[in-house]
Amino acid sequence: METWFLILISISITYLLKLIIFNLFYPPIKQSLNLPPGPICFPILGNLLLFRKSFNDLYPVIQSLHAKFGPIITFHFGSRPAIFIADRFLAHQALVKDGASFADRPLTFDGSNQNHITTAFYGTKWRLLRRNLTAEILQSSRVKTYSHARKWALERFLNCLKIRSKSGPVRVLEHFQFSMFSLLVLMCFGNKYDDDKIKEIEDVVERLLSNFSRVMTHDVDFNGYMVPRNGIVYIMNGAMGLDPNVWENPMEFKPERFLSDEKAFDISGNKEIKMMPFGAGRRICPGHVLAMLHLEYFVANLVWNFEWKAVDGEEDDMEPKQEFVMTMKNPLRVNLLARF
Ligand code: HEM
Repeated sequence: METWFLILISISITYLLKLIIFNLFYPPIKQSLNLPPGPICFPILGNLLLFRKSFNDLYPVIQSLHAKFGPIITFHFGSRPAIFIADRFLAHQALVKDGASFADRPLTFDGSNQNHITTAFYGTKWRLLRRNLTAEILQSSRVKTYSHARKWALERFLNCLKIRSKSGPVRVLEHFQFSMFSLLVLMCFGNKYDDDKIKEIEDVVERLLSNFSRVMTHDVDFNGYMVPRNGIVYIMNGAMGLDPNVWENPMEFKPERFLSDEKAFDISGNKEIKMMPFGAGRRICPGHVLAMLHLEYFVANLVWNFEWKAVDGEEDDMEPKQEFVMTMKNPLRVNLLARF
């Protein structure tokens, strides 16, 4: 038999098996349900053409659908509805008030959910992993003992910026994210890993973090609609911080807005959501306190160690891009001059 024919048959069988297994876990949902509004769904195919796009490509499409249909919309991936929520009150209702219904994660493609806290189903294993992380690794007295790791990660970060800054303008934020992962790896595994191993683990962490969607374990009446069992729910983190009733000119780069009223702003979103860089509710980022500490420490050192100059002709561009958190589509580049 021709090789190409065998390859074709193998691909088709793999695809069919995947479809059968997927449908066993997530049986098709009845179209007659009162789902949130959205574009017309073609039976079976759903919005499959869009499904082939990455989440980044989909983001502007979803934004325009929100403008047309409102803050909660349905989008069909095959026979399965995905619900997108882009309103801070609805996000609070889902993640905090009705937190238990919206706390599960979808099955990953390789089925390895239970091995990682980020992807674990909402249940005993997740609780255990989460308790271990918060009570062991992130416990405040333990965190103090990581000061050597913080120093190491900072030095690594500053050295990297010093080298990069010699050959032109630098995108500081991208390096910051990298240094955050190094710190995390170091806290978990100590200094025994070399740079290559750290990079490998960082890549895995990054891939894991890119899946923060939720899956419904049962039907929920939500804001006059039905969010069905097995539906996937995406909370549009970036959209949360853009309410002009909370933030004056939300698209303007105005860091001083965080100086006033600092105490009234609760980043955990427990009482209300004004922005949610760390998520909210039961699956809120368990590292958010450490991350905030780390951020302050790093930013202070960036200001201390470098003289910053804007690149001639380049301006702040606040156009967003959805990654595992919302980032700038065109990150600001700066010329850095090392002081020491
Ligand atoms: C600036 C730094 C960070 C940002 C912006 C960030 C953001 C987030 C976000 C948005 C989520 C999803 C929450 C949700 O599903 O609602 C998350 C989850 C998570 N983060 Fe972070 N994070 C940061 C740093 C860290 C650090 C330092 C750690 C560990 C020490 C960490 C560990 C985790 C874990 C384990 C989860 C999954 C929690 C779960 O599913 O139960 N993150 N993070």
